[in-house]
Amino acid sequence: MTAIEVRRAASPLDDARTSLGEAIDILGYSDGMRQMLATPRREMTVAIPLRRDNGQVEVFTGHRVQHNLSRGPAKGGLRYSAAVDLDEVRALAMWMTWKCALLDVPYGGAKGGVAVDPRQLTLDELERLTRRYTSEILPMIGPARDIPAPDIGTNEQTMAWIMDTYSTNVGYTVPGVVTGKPLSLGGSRGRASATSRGVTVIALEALRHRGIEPSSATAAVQGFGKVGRDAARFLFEAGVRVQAVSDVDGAVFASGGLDLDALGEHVDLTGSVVGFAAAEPIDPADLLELELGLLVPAAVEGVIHEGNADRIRARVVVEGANGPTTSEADRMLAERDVFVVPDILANAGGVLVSYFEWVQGNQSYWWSQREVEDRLRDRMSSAWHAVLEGAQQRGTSLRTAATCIAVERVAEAHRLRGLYP
Ligand SMILES: NC(=O)C1=CN([C@@H]2O[C@H](COP(=O)(O)OP(=O)(O)OC[C@H]3O[C@@H](n4cnc5c(N)ncnc54)[C@H](OP(=O)(O)O)[C@@H]3O)[C@@H](O)[C@H]2O)C=CC1
Ligand SMILES: O=C(O)CCC(=O)C(=O)O
Repeated sequence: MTAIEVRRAASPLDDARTSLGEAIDILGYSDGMRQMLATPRREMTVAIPLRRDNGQVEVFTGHRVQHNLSRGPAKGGLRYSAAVDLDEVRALAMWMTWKCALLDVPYGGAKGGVAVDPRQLTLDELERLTRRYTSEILPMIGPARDIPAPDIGTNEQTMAWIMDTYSTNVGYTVPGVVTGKPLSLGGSRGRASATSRGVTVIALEALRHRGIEPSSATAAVQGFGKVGRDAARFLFEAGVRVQAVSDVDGAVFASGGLDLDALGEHVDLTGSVVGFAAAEPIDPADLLELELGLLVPAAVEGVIHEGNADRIRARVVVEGANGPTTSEADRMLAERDVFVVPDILANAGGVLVSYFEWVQGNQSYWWSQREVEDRLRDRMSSAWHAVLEGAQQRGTSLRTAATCIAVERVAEAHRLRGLYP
């Protein structure tokens, strides 16, 4: 059993379509436009035969979905997780479309996934799997077509293998085919921590908006991976008392605040937050229900659902993960005045700096860490204010306001291009 309970009646794709439907009802678009925006443009499902180190062959299933291409090349991460399926990838691709449009980066939305638990493979096996997946989806990707990046279970090394496999096939080095690359291969300063920085910018805005000073706030972060770990650290640096964090194996709690440096060292040594001596172990499900200023779900979809939404006691929820709150839970939280900042705004710092990486690569001119972080902060803050204003003007949740802004931009691109009358 996974440590974090994911219980849901609907799928992430249902949730994604519900949010889109609510935005379209407000915008008053036709059924044709509704169908067009709900439907992925291109999908590819591939079989990935992998020779394991012991010589046996196992076949894995991978997907790449391009949800929308009206504003530019498709963009979105690649996920390695046993839970990956086509509908999940479709939902994640749709959210990428809205996220890119909301931040006004010139991309459409895409996502990829392989149904594999990367922890069960050796590094050599992961490399072979990645190269074969890349070869299979090669016709879909490219710096002007579709640009993968890291997501759950993938990292800079995965991007380097994709870049190399693509480049070997076309006959020259193409750094722009992926973002989230190692710095030495044309990655951007600040990309590795960009999603977490963006989450923190938005979390601090949201806390202040709700009248909570960060220096007196408490927080919990679910997920201690690429997003959760740095988000916890940046929140701590901003004065927030981070009381609890979790990973797939368990959760730890310290009422006076976790020593995140010591916890980081423990995780580097052991691979998990479990067993950290300077905190008490708690049930990961209880982390979500702590009385807090701020809850940051930064793991997987569907963790706040109709079965636990009425027990969430955080005043502000900032979605570091994609789709952590189901549509039903969203409604229940709104009724209880829990302030939810949606994924397409809260975690957009990652794709924003991916865009900066692509821009720097196109110019072969590199920005300093400071430049990247300043631009990230500016664009995240502007998006926050636009969404907040939209929500106030329309009298909607932040999620609906954010989706409306994004959908309007995508629909306008369709109209101007003449793809839709
Ligand atoms: N990386 C990025 O730039 C971006 C990521 N996101 C989203 O943020 C979320 C986290 O991504 P990221 O940090 O990159 O992924 P990582 O793989 O780096 O970390 C994921 C974390 O979540 C935990 N986790 C994974 N699966 C489960 C599960 N089934 N139940 C409970 N916990 C689980 C992992 O535990 P363990 O360490 O024990 O495996 C780990 O702590 C995802 O929703 C992703 O789509 C959004 C925008 C950008
Ligand atoms: O950096 C990117 O291109 C995509 C990041 C991502 O997958 C996401 O925002 O969910």
